Amino acid sequence: MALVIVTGLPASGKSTRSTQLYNYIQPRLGEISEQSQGTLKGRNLNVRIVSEHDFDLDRDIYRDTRLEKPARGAIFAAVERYLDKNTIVICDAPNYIKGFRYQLYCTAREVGALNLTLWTLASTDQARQLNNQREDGYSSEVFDQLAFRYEEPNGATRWDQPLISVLLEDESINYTQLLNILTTQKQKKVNIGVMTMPATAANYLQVLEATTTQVSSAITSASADNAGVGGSVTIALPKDLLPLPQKDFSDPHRPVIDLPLKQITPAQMNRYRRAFVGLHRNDKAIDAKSVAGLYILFIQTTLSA
Ligand SMILES: Nc1ncnc2c1ncn2[C@@H]1O[C@H](COP(=O)(O)OP(=O)(O)OP(=O)(O)O)[C@@H](O)[C@H]1O
Repeated sequence: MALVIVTGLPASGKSTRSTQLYNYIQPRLGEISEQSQGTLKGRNLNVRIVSEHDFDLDRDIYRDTRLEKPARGAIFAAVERYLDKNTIVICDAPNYIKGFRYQLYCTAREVGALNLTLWTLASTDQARQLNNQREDGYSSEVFDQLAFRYEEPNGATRWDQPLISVLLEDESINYTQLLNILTTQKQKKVNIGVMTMPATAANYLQVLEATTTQVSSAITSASADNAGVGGSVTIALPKDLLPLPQKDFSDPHRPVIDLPLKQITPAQMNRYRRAFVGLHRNDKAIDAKSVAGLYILFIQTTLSA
């Protein structure tokens, strides 16, 4: 039904706000289902929190990005497990990596769930102070690392929208507004652009690598040709990648991308490519055309972030 991605600095109040939100929503679900004139009518609605604290993680995992990965995997799997058309999932975790929030957003879209980002906004000094005041907080070294690595949400990117910020000093959240967004906004249609396909193709990784390399070089050369100009440019893709299957392109035979004024360097493009491949390496059987379209959409979203 809906996914609330809570994000914020360490000790910025994510668990506190998640619990408050849960306590507000939970007793109202029956009434919402009874009084709804729309698709929620008569449904058995649920809300649940998926918290990183459910997994008894040592705060020191954030000392080493390799140790964090399985933790993120566990959180992601739990969100995937509980998110369905009747359930609001509140994901109470650092969610500090842009790419991870994007993955969560993709999962929500796959099941037609609404996505909402709740940013617990505190200054680093405020959060550090709260962290130091609790007995089981992060060590100051881990706190500093996490604060340094934090990738703030951006309301202009698709995966952070709608973005609701709540200040530490706010007495309470505007729960009514949040619940309205979660229950009355139209659910997004499942979009092929963010759908993952069943795992079957044995050569998927090669397809992923080869296709993203082809598209990268087409975008890099379009950017070089338009250096200092930017704007909407058609990407010259090899014929076998066309037409793109995603509905996001007005002409699937001539995909257009909005380029920045400044030329995209091959090194920059390679960073985007690696990030995309990392995000999609487990999707398995997406065919080359779908990969190409998805990748262009990813680049477009990243460039406009
Ligand atoms: N709005 C607030 N005003 C004052 N103190 C707060 C507020 N919100 C949370 N706290 C306190 O700050 C500390 C951290 O809160 P909380 O555990 O909710 O943060 P968190 O972001 O979930 O932390 P973590 O990063 O460890 O998951 C707790 O001691 C809590 O009581």
